[in-house]
Amino acid sequence: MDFRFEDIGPAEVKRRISAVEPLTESVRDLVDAVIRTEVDDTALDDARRQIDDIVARLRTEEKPGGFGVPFTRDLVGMPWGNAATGVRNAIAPPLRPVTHAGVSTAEVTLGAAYEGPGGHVHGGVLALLLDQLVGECASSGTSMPHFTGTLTVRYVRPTKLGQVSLRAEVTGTQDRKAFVSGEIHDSEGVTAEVEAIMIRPKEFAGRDEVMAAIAEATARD
Ligand SMILES: CCCCCCCCCCCC(=O)SCCNC(=O)CCNC(=O)[C@H](O)C(C)(C)COP(=O)(O)OP(=O)(O)OC[C@H]1O[C@@H](n2cnc3c(N)ncnc32)[C@H](O)[C@@H]1OP(=O)(O)O
Repeated sequence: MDFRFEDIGPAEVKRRISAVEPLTESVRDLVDAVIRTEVDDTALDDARRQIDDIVARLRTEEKPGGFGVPFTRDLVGMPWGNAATGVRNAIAPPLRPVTHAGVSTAEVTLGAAYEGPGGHVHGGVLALLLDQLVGECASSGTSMPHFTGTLTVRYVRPTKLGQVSLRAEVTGTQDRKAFVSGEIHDSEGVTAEVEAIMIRPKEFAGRDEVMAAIAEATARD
């Protein structure tokens, strides 16, 4: 697992997010524009050249592999490359889950980049979002990371592109397992339901073990 520790606090986290998030949003807009544009071939080729230049500039300094999940000194995770939520990831819709009294919710707009059947959301994207939401729901209850053991999605009817709402709730626990139910709604009701078994890996028995895993990974870097 790629953990590492950065000795920073909330103000520095906020600064870093505000520095990179506008770029992520612009790239997300770019992805949408490439799908929907009707400009001619010359304009497409010109856009490609300009984008290649920008990519080359960004790659002059880059880390190997993925972004990982660095932790602040307060043990706040920064999963900024996460495929569903990452503030550096233009592929992420992004999902912004909120958990209150054991219930996790999120609202997200799924545009052209998330299309599967014409005009509708790809089933894999719905599974991705539900997976993240049930993970955050299970993890926030104990403040310990829970990974997906089994995720069962029932696609009730096609989900139209546009705004959707997600909800998840822990329905039971057994040792390191949390059983989580959830659903996705569009403006006409439920479109997909999920049942998940989320498991806290045995190496994460408590906060001390998580700190030890982060310290060990940081020492290896
Ligand atoms: C605040 C922080 C925020 C952090 C917010 C974090 C949000 C994360 C959201 C993203 C979620 C993901 O996508 S996570 C990525 C996708 N998932 C993964 O990559 C997981 C890969 N699999 C694994 O790492 C492992 O197999 C685990 C951790 C799932 C289980 O390993 P383990 O811990 O060694 O489990 P083990 O001792 O064998 O079994 C423990 C119990 O669980 C059961 N069990 C084992 N595997 C499974 C399974 N796949 N499905 C169902 N049940 C299972 C066993 O029967 C046993 O039940 P009994 O005999 O005790 O009854």
